[in-house]
Amino acid sequence: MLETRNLDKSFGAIHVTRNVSLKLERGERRVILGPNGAGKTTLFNQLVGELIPDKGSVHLAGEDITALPVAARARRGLSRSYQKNTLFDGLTVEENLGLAAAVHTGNATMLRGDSLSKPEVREITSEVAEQVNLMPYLHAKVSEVSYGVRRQLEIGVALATRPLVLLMDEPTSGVGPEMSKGFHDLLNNLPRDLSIVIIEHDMDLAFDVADTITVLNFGEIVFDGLPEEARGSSLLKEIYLGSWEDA
Ligand SMILES: Nc1ncnc2c1ncn2[C@@H]1O[C@H](COP(=O)(O)OP(=O)(O)OP(=O)(O)O)[C@@H](O)[C@H]1O
Repeated sequence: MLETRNLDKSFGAIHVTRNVSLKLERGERRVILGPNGAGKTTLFNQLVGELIPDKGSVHLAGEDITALPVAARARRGLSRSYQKNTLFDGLTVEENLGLAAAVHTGNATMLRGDSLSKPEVREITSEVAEQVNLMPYLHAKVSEVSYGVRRQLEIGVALATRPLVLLMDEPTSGVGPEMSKGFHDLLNNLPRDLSIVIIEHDMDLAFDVADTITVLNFGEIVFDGLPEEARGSSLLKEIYLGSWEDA
């Protein structure tokens, strides 16, 4: 579904992505782990199109998308849930979902009410609201909901574009342990044929949700395999020092 071949990226003298080849199958949930500065976000940015690799290529559903900008990748089904806040604070949760669905379905007009009342927009909005447990908050303004609900909405906005692949950069950062646990249930609610790549620092959560794990260290893949194999890897224990033992 999503594949990288020999991706390479440097910032001046800093070599941040080293020969990264990954293959994500349809419906696969892959967690990217790695210490601070390992190059996780830089790799992500190359997947989503915010950075162009120096070498190598990115493929989505068999098409080479390396040269495509972010919006063109999004239209082809690659959607990113942002760590930074990209929501419209003055609008309701429902309107935020609706606007993303309207853009995706080609129904975005100058008149917001017209866009949001289109049947296909309403259908996507309510389906996504169910998937990410936002039904109780639909009519609340984004400025009034909790941080955790905003994070759920960010995932909802990404899903409203009906992606083939969903990329999430630390979806639980800054939320409490309870929300983190709820996030696992939320992932289980998502369509099983949706492929997902998640950057995650919380190893409990990573092992919980991952079908496969990729570990980056100094920009290079040092592990790519099943969570149970990752647990036994002495190299990973070394990279993560004591924290690995707690996972
Ligand atoms: N635009 C840039 N210009 C120069 N150096 C950069 C740039 N972006 C990232 N870097 C450097 O690349 C390296 C990898 O950064 P990156 O943010 O990809 O790591 P990360 O694994 O996501 O880290 P963290 O877990 O702390 O978010 C770091 O040394 C960082 O300082």
